[in-house]
Amino acid sequence: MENVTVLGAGSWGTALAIVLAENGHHTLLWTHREEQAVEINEHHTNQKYLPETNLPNNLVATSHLEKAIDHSDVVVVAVPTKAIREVCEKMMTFLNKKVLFVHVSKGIEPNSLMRISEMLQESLSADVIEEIVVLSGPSHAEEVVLHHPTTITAASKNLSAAEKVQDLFMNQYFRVYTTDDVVGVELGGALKNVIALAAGISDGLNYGDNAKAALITRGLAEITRLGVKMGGNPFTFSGLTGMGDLIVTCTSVHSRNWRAGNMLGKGMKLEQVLDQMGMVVEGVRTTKAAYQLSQEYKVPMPITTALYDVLFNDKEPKIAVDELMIRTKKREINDLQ
Ligand SMILES: NC(=O)C1=CN([C@@H]2O[C@H](COP(=O)(O)OP(=O)(O)OC[C@H]3O[C@@H](n4cnc5c(N)ncnc54)[C@H](O)[C@@H]3O)[C@@H](O)[C@H]2O)C=CC1
Ligand SMILES: O=C(CO)COP(=O)(O)O
Repeated sequence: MENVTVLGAGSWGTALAIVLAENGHHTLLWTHREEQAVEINEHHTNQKYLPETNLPNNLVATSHLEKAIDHSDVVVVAVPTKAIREVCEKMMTFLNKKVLFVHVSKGIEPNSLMRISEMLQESLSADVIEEIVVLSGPSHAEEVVLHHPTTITAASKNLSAAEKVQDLFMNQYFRVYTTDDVVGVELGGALKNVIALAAGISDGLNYGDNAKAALITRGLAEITRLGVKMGGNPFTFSGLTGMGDLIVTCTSVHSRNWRAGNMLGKGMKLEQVLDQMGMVVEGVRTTKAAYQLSQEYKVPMPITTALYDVLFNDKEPKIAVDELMIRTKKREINDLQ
């Protein structure tokens, strides 16, 4: 059994720490909030993020980052994209060993247009990175903690590092595949949140199942178009981390992105929605990044562009949908190339 550290005690960090602890690993969960560490250690609960769940007794939490990192050479980074650099900067003040970093965040940084593994590489020095592995796929924390069957993919340029992560996490209810397509996996995981916001808006407008199927399918077309241009393997986008995650995020009531979109579709303003969520809605910042990427790579991304206008240019959702429907005529499949 291994020592493993998880950074970030939100819903996903906590759910993954539970999987690791249930697999028998000595798991230490870091939170930046002392009172949350006390709650986890004394009551074995995480009321804010997973209110119905009893955490295993062998799962220990700390708010001391240096102690958390000392504990292990495998560190799972499970904080939202916008906190990644801050956490890395803190780690760099004391890190003096090589670590296998597993990241599970789904975002792209606006303006720098970096994927998470690129942000990690930039903010951590090369001599502390043993390897970077991305763990991504259709996996809502709320279902993982119920032991509902879940499949996910570990991606790394170094397949043996991905296999190590596969071995750490895999169990009866949590099945882990491997791939070396880091670019495709990271882009699929981040960009599906954009489409899930749009699907939520469509449901908020009561546009029904035809519209949602259209968003999922045409959303996948534009994700794939950009992803392939950026170097992802086209097949990755129809796999677990592409189509799989797109389906779950566009259709599940657990999805924060879908729920936020739903409120927007019902007429709420973005600031109100984000205040009410109290959890990270990665798709909002990623929409900005995806819009910038579509311009940089000259790849048409009509759904992303429409959502960008809704979120950042105050366009009425209904008008954005109307405009998507009356775009110039296209051929379906040629459009993918
Ligand atoms: N919730 C889920 O089911 C899944 C989430 N993800 C991804 O995992 C990442 C984390 O998401 P969740 O756990 O759901 O978010 P969350 O909103 O439930 O929790 C975020 C956690 O990060 C902490 N945090 C925020 N800013 C911080 C900072 N500056 N320094 C340290 N800690 C900070 C918060 O206190 C909180 O504990 C996101 O990128 C999300 O897309 C991926 C798969 C499933
Ligand atoms: O990535 C996820 C499921 O695979 C979680 O999606 P949400 O952040 O929309 O809840």
